[in-house]
Amino acid sequence: PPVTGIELRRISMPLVAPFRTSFGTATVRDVLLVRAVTPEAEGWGECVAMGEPMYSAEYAEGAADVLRRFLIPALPKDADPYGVSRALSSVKGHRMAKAALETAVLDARLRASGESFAGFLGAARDRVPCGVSVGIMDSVPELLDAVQGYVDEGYVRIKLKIEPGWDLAPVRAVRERFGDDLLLQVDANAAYTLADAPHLARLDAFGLLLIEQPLAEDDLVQHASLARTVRTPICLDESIESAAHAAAAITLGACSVVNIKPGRVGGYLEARRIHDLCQAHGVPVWCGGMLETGLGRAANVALAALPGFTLPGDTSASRRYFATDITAPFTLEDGHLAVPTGPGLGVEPIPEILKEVTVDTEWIPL
Ligand SMILES: O=C(O)CCC(=O)N[C@@H](C(=O)O)c1ccccc1
Repeated sequence: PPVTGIELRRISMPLVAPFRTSFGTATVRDVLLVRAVTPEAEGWGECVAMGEPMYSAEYAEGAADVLRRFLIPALPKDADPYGVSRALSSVKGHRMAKAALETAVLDARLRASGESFAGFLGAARDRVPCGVSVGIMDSVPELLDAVQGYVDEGYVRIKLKIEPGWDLAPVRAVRERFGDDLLLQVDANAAYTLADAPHLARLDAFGLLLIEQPLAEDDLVQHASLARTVRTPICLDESIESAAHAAAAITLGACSVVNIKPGRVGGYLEARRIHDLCQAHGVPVWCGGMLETGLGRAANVALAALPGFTLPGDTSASRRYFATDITAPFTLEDGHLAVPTGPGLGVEPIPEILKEVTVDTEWIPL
């Protein structure tokens, strides 16, 4: 059955606490949702682009514009999920916008056929172990309190955001307070340069799982050089926007772990290709997060259940970011999230909550 139209919906989700990274502090999540409507079912896609182009070049308003003017008009009416990326390939870049549209079409098709996202993607587990991302804080004591809270909630892995001036001290304090058994990693969001290699090598003393994206997103060669200086495994995030990027990074020795974010790489089909490629090379992957609502979170948890996702991801409970999620909340059980089993994403927005957080909605007939 044809896709009869697409809804672009902007929602504004207040965060339970400010979330500070090396590129800024967020207090609200400005989200663009895409809804694909067919006579049989409708599907949802969540665009992970932030409100401002600080993490990557994309941003919510820009994604809405490129969807409205270029991507949706290029969508064939009988769009099947595999055909969507081909139909959109004439538009350069805008992977997060493309991912949201592809996911909405995929979700609609799966809801109609009754197949779950997990089943379609090839999930191997019915629940996934969850890590949590901890922002940069004003002081080490404040950080230790936050980490204590997450450890008490049962998170199996802690990720600390770092930047020049906030790295060795917080990592040392967490390692000393919580001991050597705590699974611990850091994320620099590209805040360092190769000149910082000797400084970053001092993180080797803390038994970290990995150092995520220490250098700029297009510094594959520099990351390969850093990997020869630092013993802690290098993980890439911003640098990996496709399976081709992952292949290049592995060939160059730029990373030995990959953070897969479906939105960043253009969708769940490309995310699975990266998973398959990394598995073939013995490179562990984990599922990153972009403060998704329950819609994106549901799809990420399904992806995180694939066999090659051997490290806990940033698939936290809904309450990590939102007091009220737009779907039934994902709640941590014994450090794990259950993989949704219903058709498609297996979750849907709660109408009255969605209405409350909606800033703008726009219907685009096909
Ligand atoms: O748990 C989550 O959803 C967020 C995990 C996280 O730290 N995301 C980071 C990142 O760089 O990976 C991020 C946050 C905000 C915006 C972009 C990226």
